[in-house]
Amino acid sequence: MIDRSAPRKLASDLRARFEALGAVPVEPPFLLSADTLLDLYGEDIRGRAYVTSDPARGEMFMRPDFTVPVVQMHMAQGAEPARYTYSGEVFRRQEEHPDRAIEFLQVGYEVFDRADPVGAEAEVFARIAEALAPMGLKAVIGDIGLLRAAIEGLDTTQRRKSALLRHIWHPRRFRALLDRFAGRAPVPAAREALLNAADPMAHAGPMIGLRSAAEIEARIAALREDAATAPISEGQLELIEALLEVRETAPYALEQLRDLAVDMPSISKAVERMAARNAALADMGIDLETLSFEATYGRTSMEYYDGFVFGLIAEDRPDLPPVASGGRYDALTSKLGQGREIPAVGGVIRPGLVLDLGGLS
Ligand SMILES: N[C@@H](Cc1c[nH]c[nH+]1)C(=O)O
Repeated sequence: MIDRSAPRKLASDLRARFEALGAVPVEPPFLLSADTLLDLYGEDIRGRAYVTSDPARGEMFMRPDFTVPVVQMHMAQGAEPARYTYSGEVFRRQEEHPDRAIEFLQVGYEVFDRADPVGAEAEVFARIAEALAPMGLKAVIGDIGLLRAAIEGLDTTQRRKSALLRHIWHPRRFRALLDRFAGRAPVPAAREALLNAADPMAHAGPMIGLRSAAEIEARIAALREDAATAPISEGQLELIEALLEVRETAPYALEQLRDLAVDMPSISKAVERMAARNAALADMGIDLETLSFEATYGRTSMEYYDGFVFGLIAEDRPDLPPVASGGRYDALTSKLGQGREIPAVGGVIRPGLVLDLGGLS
């Protein structure tokens, strides 16, 4: 039987710790409306949510995290600035890791504050790292904003940039797209035939799918336009590859990124933001020499992250997910803000994993 009392006790102690630091406790519902919220999670979590239905409310799903319902609550009624904490179960199917828990506790700390975004990032990281300090976990940070800026700066069509931005979360598909856009990978034969056909719909048979003829024609036109687009240059491709390879302590990573920014000016702003963040982290007492920066970090986590990301990891247990993780999710606030938005960053601790690894003392 699952022991719920020990993780619950730890969760409530951690939440009390965040409350003592000024966060307001919140208790979002377990069941969320699929209509308004499910798509915000992106493909991976959306596919792992337990979905059910209610006769009056339509499709509902069990919360796979707290961030989305907390953002919804804040955007509907919260005063600024705000700091929230919560603790409770989240639910995720685990088809790929049947040994992992499908329901587990999270204790979170979320900051909605427009005054000092890098300060808020350092604050969230430090609060969580301090709470887990006795465990000696490895800390890794990353920045989805750098990769986004690098993609935006590519000399190619907006359609290609949007496709790459959408696939940040699927490193293999991202790689395949990049190779195709750079002309390194051949266009698949079936696609080639489709593009060259005088009338691609000629032998298509009756309409049986969900897409209308007009939608299919628009898609073929887009593919043809793409086929006629010049490839992304080798030089730009190599710069993206070099960016993805940055994996160093935070101060060295910053140096490497500054070097890259000379040839890739589109990332300059994000790099200087990282410099300010490193300084803010040092101000919070974080030792930058032992803090790892990985440019690819966070690419397989929550798809709403759009800037700073971090995780605290048990290095000798690569089989386990991070004990704590979080990041910035500014765009999520505007999606739920009905015209309003606010910079926001937060993170969670998983008390169950803390206990599995021997606890906090
Ligand atoms: N909700 C995220 C963690 C997080 C909280 N705030 C920001 N990120 C998760 O479940 O992985």
